[in-house]
Amino acid sequence: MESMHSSPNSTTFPLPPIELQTIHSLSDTIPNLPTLPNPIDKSPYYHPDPSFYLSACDVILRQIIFDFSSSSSSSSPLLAYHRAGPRQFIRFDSDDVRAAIVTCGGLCPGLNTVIRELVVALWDLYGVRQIFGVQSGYRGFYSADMVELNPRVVNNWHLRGGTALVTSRGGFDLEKIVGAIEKRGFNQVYCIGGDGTMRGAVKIFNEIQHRKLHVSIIGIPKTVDNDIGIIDRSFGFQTAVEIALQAIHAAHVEAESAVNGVGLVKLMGRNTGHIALHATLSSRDVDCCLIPEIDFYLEGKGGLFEFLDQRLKRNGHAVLVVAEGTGQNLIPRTESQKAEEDESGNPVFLDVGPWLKSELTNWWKRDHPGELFTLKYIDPTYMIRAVPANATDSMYCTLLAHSSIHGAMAGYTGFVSGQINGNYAYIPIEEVAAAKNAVDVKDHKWAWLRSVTNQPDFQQA
Ligand SMILES: Nc1ncnc2c1ncn2[C@@H]1O[C@H](COP(=O)(O)OP(=O)(O)OP(=O)(O)O)[C@@H](O)[C@H]1O
Ligand SMILES: O=P(O)(O)OC[C@H]1O[C@](O)(CO)[C@@H](O)[C@@H]1O
Ligand SMILES: [Mg+2]
Repeated sequence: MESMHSSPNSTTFPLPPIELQTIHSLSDTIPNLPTLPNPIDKSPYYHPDPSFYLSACDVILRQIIFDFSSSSSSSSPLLAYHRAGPRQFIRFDSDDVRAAIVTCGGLCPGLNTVIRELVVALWDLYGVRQIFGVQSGYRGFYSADMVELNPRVVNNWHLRGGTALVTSRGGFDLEKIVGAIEKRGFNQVYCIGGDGTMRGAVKIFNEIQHRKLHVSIIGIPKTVDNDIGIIDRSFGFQTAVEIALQAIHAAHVEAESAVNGVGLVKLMGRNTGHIALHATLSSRDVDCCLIPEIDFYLEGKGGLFEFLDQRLKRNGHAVLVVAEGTGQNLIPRTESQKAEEDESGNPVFLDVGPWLKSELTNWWKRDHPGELFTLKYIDPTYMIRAVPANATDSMYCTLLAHSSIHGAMAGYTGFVSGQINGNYAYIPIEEVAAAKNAVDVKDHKWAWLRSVTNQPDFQQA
């Protein structure tokens, strides 16, 4: 075992102060909550000793990389979050728990796994018997029948993509939703969704607090785009990248097998280019990756056409990957298109794929008349998110579900379970709702991508 004593060559530095991001407890607003032993005490599988349980003093630091030479970094506090996991005492009697699970927003690999694991762990670990699925997203609280869930019902759900509870966008009516929660006697509400869902969950949480209801609101972050901040990544993201790679591979094969062949792949990513970035880095066959965080241009020095011209001369083929939210400022749009939004209020983007395909085709005809050119456009769209989770994401889904239940049973509310630096944490839900996660085009990963593709930086327009 490694010694905890300092080696003769080590140097000691003081840590900056640590600022704990406390989460809300039901006991903040509800007096006289019971304090009960955790039923895991009696689980034949766990045999917990006291060290098995986590306390409010167990924390995770968000920032784990330090520069001790910088005096400024030592003055700003380090953010810490409560570690997720079972607590020795819980604040709900299992017989009294009425749990509701809702999925909102777009699909993401692993949604059904999270639902399944919530049901199975509530049932098996905590003995909860009243578990309900809210159908069709937030609107389902007030406009659809609830479906009663138990381990038998959800048994095979992890094998299916999508959400067996059905999802939707829009339909967020706070009064009706909280009214339904109250009327149906739900006291644990698990909201699985992306940034929009988390913003909705904050409003539900605030209203529940305002009404002093004995209800825990728990967020489980889901986003195929990986656009939620603070957490390491969302479940389903790696699965989506894996499927995206298949499209890139096909584009590469097509491009390589044609004279002046170009493979163009459009990947999901409304405001962020994480899927495109990760798929490009994994593939190594991509010549240029275009993401919403970078404004690119077509014509002139340092532009896409010039770059592609060079690549085709050198290699005879090229592969381009473009994230769907890219280049929205370049694509001509009508007045009515400018105002288009989906039911949740997200802007509806113009389709960058066909636009880029047409621009490339016209450029070639104009600049290389009579020369052969083959452009194959692949848009896997929903294929990358309508699949079950891969092995890594599947385990992640289980740990998120378990973390969420442990937190709820311990009486925490208004929190999100998420992975921070490889560990599981409880994060205040309002913080997650406000945090974004854009690709940092100044960091090492983007530099790495540029060193792999050698693409232009598009800075000279
Ligand atoms: N600011 C908000 N306040 C209340 N509810 C919101 C808000 N933004 C979004 N919602 C609701 O949250 C739900 C999901 O939102 P949205 O469609 O934006 O998807 P999402 O959760 O962001 O997931 P994704 O973007 O990954 O598909 C919808 O029912 C929407 O009405
Ligand atoms: O499911 P919809 O409404 O077609 O929306 C598609 C959007 O959902 C996402 O998959 C996740 O937000 C985005 O990548 C994509 O822009
Ligand atoms: Mg969203």
